[in-house]
Amino acid sequence: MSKINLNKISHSYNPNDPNPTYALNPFSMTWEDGKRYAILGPSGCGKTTMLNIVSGLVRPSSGKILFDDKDVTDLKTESRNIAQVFQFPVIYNTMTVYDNLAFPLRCRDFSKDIVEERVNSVAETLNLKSFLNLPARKLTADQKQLISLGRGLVREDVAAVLMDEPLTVIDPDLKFKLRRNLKEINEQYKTTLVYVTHDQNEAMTFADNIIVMSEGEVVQTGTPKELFERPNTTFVGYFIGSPAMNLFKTEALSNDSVMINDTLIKTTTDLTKLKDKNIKLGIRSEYIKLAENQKDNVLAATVDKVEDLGNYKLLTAKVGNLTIKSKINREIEVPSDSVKLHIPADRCCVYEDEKLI
Ligand SMILES: Nc1ncnc2c1ncn2[C@@H]1O[C@H](COP(=O)(O)OP(=O)(O)OP(=O)(O)O)[C@@H](O)[C@H]1O
Repeated sequence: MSKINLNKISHSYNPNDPNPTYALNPFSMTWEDGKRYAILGPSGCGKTTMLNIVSGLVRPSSGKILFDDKDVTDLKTESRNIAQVFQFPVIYNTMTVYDNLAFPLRCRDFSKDIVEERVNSVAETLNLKSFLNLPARKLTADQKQLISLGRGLVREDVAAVLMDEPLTVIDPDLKFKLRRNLKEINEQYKTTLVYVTHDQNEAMTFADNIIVMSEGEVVQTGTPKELFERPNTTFVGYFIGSPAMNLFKTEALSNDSVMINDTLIKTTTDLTKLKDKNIKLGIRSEYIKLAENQKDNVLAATVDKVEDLGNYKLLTAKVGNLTIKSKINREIEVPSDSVKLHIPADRCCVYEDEKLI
C-alpha cells in the first residue's frame, strides 16, 4: 500500500488544439495509505480521467503522480503495482473461479499456501466459496463481477485498488452488502480503495473521504459529515443529500442576518464582508423542524404535501413563492394546512456567488 500524491495534475484530450478543452483542471491532493476514497460527480465531470491518470492508462498533460514519494508519472500501468476493477467483468471465462482469483498471485510467484489462504479469504467475503471449482463462464453477470472484484482484492501488496463504478451490474440488494464487505476488507487488510461513482449514496456509505467533482474541477474533498454539514458550494449542497439542500436567494440585512420572504433569519456567519449581491441561504431539510416555542428564526409556511418515507416524513411547504423541505420524525403529527418552521442559526450556510462564506 502507498500514499498517493497527485501534484498539480491537469488533463486535456486535445492539447494541440488552438483552444484546448480540459477534462481536468489543475488540482493537487494526497490519498493516504489504507483509506477509502470515493470520486463522486455527474457524468462527464472527469472521474474516470482522474482514475486513469492514477492507474497509468492516461498520461496527464501536466503535473506529477507520486506513489510513496516515487515519481511514477512515466511508468506504465503494469509497473505501478495497482489493481483495477472496471464497470463490467474482466475475467478468464475458461478458467475456474479459483484459478481466476489465484491468477494475480500466481503471476507474482506467491507460494501455494499464500495463494490458497488469500483466494479462500476473498471468496468467503464475496460469497464465492461454493463456486470455486466451476468454470467462470457458468456464473451469472453479477457473480462474474464479483470475480473481477476478487481479482482486484486478492493481493495485499498493491499500492491501491482502483474501482470504476464496480457495482453497476450488481443487484441493488447485493450492492449494499458488497459495499459493507469492501469496507471490511479495507479495515482488515488496510488496502487503499478508490471508488468512482456518480451515486452520492454509494459514496457516502462507502468512503472515509469523498472527492466531489463538477465539470473537470475538484469542488470539495471531505468526509461525508463535512460534505453534508458544510458544503462549500451550492453545487455540493444540491448534489449531496436527499433531498438536496434547501437553497434560497436572499440578501444580507445586518452583520449576520438575511431575509427570507419578509422574515429575518439570523445565521452564525459574519456577513460584513459580502461583496456580491448574489447571496443564497442553504439549510438541510434534516435541520428544519416544526417550531415549538421558538420566537426567532421561524418561517410561516403553507403545507403542500407530507410524504411518509418509512423512517421519516418529508414535508414540502411553501414560504411565499419558495419551496421548503423538512424531514420530520415520523411520530410527529404534521398539520395539514399551515406550519411554523424553525431554522437553526448554527445550521445555516450562506453562499456568495455560489461559494460558502
Ligand atoms: N478518450 C477521450 N478522448 C476525448 N475526450 C474524452 C476521452 N475520454 C473522456 N473524454 C471527455 O473528457 C471529459 C471527462 O470524461 P470522464 O470519462 O473522465 O468523465 P466521468 O465523470 O468519468 O464520466 P462518466 O461518469 O460518464 O463515465 C468528458 O467531457 C469526456 O467526453
